Amino acid sequence: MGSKKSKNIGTVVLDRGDNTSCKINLHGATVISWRVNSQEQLFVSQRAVFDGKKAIRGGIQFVFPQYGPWTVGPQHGFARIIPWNLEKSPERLPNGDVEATFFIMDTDFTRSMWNYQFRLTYKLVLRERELQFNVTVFNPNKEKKINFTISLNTYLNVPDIRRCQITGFQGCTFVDKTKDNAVSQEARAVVEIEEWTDRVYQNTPQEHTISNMASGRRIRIEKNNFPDTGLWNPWTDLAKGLLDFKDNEYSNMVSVGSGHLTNPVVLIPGAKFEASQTFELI
Ligand SMILES: O=P(O)(O)OC[C@H]1O[C@@H](O)[C@H](O)[C@@H](O)[C@@H]1O
Repeated sequence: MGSKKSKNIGTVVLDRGDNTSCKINLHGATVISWRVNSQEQLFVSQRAVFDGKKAIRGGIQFVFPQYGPWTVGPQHGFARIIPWNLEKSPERLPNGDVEATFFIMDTDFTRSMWNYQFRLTYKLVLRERELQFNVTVFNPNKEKKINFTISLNTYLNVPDIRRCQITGFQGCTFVDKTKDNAVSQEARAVVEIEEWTDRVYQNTPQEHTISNMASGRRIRIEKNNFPDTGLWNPWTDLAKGLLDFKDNEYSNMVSVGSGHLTNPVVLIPGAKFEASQTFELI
């Protein structure tokens, strides 16, 4: 714990055996590693900063209660930059899968930006070739509604971004942040990334696949109650401006985010929001 260079508040490991594991940094409950038979599926920048303050550049970031720029707080909200708690330590289930649960509640820091009570629970289940994420947001306020956007921003580890093919966007409208938020409709059944890409696809189907992950495998993403999908790669010029990202790393990652990115979720007092996503290596 802790060193001159970094303030590491701790990590939690889910180990399924056969070199299949998942590591969560309690800073932001950021999933910083998912290995299947020794093969790393997530990208974390070699320049990522682990100072307990900045969002970790890579892995799976928990974005809440704001996706994107925020007038009253940091971009992508505060959940990815605060310490999370372990609700349930990693436990091996009878079928060999391993699960653990994390949570955060409002603090003086969160209320200084967003003056609401909340409870956010994040359960991860590691299977043989799958990683499942279960998200619950509870509104404990007596009178106030809460509104939020939410995303699991995932940096996937790919050997060559130019060879990735991503399905599940055809016919969807998208907001193109590289073109002053112009709204268009995706015509392609298979999307390839060949330039700076920053899009929010709306009302995407439950399933996406991404080809040419490490060792040529594909990943299948299945999501429930996460209607939108973000797609981001900074490409060459923007990468140069990111201090916690190496210039050439853009070619080894694609960021995909399942969530409620456009229309906020509205929760009345006492209500709960539940959503989930599963990554499967195929
Ligand atoms: O540097 P950050 O705050 O982690 O954001 C990285 C990117 O995250 C993506 O989700 C956004 O769509 C991009 O606009 C943004 O540049």
